[in-house]
Amino acid sequence: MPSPSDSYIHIHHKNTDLYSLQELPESHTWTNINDNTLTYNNSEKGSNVNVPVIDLNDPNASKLIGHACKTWGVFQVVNHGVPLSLLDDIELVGLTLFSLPSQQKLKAARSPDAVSGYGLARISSFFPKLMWSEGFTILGSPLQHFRQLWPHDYNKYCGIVLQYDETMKKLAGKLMWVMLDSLGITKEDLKWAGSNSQFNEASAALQLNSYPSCPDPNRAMGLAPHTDSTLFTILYQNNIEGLQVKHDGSDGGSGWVTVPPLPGSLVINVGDLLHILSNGFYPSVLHRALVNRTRPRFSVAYLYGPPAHVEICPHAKLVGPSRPALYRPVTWDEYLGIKAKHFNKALSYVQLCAPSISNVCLM
Ligand SMILES: C=C1C[C@]23C[C@@]1(O)CC[C@H]2[C@@]12CCC[C@@](C)(C(=O)O1)[C@H]2[C@@H]3C(=O)O
Ligand SMILES: O=C(O)CCC(=O)C(=O)O
Ligand SMILES: [Fe+2]
Repeated sequence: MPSPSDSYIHIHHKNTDLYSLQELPESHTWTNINDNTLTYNNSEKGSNVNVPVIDLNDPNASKLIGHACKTWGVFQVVNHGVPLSLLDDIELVGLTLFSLPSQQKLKAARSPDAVSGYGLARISSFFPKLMWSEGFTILGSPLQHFRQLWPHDYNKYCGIVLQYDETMKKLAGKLMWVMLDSLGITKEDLKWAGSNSQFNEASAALQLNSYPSCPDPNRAMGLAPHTDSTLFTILYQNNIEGLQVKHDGSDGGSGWVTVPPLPGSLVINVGDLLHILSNGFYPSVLHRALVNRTRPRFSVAYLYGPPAHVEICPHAKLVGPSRPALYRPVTWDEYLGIKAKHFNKALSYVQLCAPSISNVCLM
């Protein structure tokens, strides 16, 4: 996997062993978590409050995906072709990793200037309270860190990560074309997909997330609200609820909607770079993860982006007199730097014009 560099401010590892705490410490106590949750379902006033589930083999997949990206910024896919055994395998890597003793995990701690390794959510520096989770980021080969974690078994776990990465890369390339097709962009319109149009040079990172069961889940936050800086993210979640997306309902209301874990499905969420490429037609989705009292939760995010040298900008086909380019060109690397500094305001730092008042430039 090629590597976008990253300059997220490093939080010193506080080494709080979340697995052993009987009470929620003040340092992890959040307020107002359950405000603003959209709880009504299909039979009630909001008729469309379920995240779309799309069969990738459906002949209408492109249209359905386009509609989901526009109205939700997120959807789940089934019939994606990823073997369930591989999802089990990557979950096993995560569970084995996170159940190691703290001292062992800290041997593979993410160092201040690095992207890869074990640690707290890197967005922690933007919040006054800590999150009820731990993570492990893999950029490039996991070999060095896995050797530190498992001096005898590292080969087995490296093999699974490699296979997961290869499989996700293929699926991501396929999804990328379906999404582009839904925007009216063809293979001739996009040079950086490479000579065989397979996005061979695309960049990606893998993020393993662990959310231990929590003594006071209504006042704890697994992963705070954020958008991903990716083109899109492919997320596998185990069968425990926790992921929520912010959604504007058709009745004008807006709130958090749970993305229910469906066996074997994968969640695809639009990231900031697709938001830019689509000139705002496919908005990146704000999402967060909650925790619960009894069941540990686990997820793996495949964070997919363009090759390092490629500047992403609104595609010419989506720009016109009535809709000028809303964002300036930016590489993933540069955008990660902006995100590291400005977090959820990053998009507005590359914005050229206000979306609704099309001719008035802001910056
Ligand atoms: C490529 C990357 C995207 C990411 C920052 C990173 O360098 C590696 C981890 C990614 C992740 C995963 C959890 C949420 C997120 C916002 C974060 O803090 O780290 C994303 C970053 C991102 O998409 O901006
Ligand atoms: O655990 C989840 O459901 C969300 C994880 C996530 O948003 C991420 O890794 O970027
Ligand atoms: Fe995310």
